[in-house]
Amino acid sequence: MLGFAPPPGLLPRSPRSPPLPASLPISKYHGLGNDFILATGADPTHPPLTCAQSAALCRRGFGVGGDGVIFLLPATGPDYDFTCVIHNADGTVPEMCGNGIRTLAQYVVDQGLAPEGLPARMRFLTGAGLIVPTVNADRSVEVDMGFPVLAGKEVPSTLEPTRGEAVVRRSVEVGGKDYEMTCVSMGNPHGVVFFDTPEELDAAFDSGAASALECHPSFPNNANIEFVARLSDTHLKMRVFERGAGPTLACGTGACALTVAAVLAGVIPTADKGITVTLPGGDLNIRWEGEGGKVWMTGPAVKVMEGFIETDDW
Ligand SMILES: N[C@@H](CCC[C@H](N)C(=O)O)C(=O)O
Repeated sequence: MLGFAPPPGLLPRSPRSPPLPASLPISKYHGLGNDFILATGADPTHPPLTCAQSAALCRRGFGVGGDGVIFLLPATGPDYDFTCVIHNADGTVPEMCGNGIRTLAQYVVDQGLAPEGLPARMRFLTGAGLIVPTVNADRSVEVDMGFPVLAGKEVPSTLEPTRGEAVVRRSVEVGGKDYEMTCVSMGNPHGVVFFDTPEELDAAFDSGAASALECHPSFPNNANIEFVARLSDTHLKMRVFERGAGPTLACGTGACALTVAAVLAGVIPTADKGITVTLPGGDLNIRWEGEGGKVWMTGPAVKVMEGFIETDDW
């Protein structure tokens, strides 16, 4: 069922897993239109829905609809407050989800699971390791996204490195056209292509090139693909074709990866004071401390509804 390996310890449900609950409370949240079904589970290694159930729930028109399902599970050790498991809309298991982490942090606050008062900081164990969001008093969520991975083979990508171990502007061909690919991992793999103008970006994206690149052989685990245009030294515009979800209105890890890629590729001089990334669903603020440093993301997380599903129906 999985198109790529799940993070260690996070396995699809096996016949010996605990039985599914008959009725499961769920909530729906979005981060700039990147929408998720959120649920709490009691077992840190087995979420309360299978990958196939998540895919059915995400299916628009037939299910609740969403770009993914995110589970808040108990921590497995003293270094974490919670474990976070993500299912993509197609039922695959990604390592990380930036917008999803913001919504999950807001969910923790809304469920009364954080200490009283804001700001509320929490430590999530994800498939990409430790991720630390803080829900601020103004309801924005700032996330310590950790260190980007620049070595191409760790993204992973089979493209030949162009600068040290990094793949920066390496040409990749799809549909008879060449695209200059810069590869960055934020725990999950991203391929970033820069265009001279927003119009060129839109034309290339609408041609289906981003969708073709998502499953290009140079990405053994597939990749999230971001097409980007520079609006100024502190402002980039992007569109994204997400692995396992298709074109979405926003991608938090994508906004982080493309900011790092933009500095590496010389599209902007620095992002150490923070830049604005305009996604189809709105704006994120992304700051990269520079080579060897961390990435920080700030943006909104909005609750849409809560309810119950009868798990037998899914
Ligand atoms: N929307 C996300 C990314 C979700 C995971 C992605 N589809 C993958 O498979 O890596 C984000 O906001 O980061």
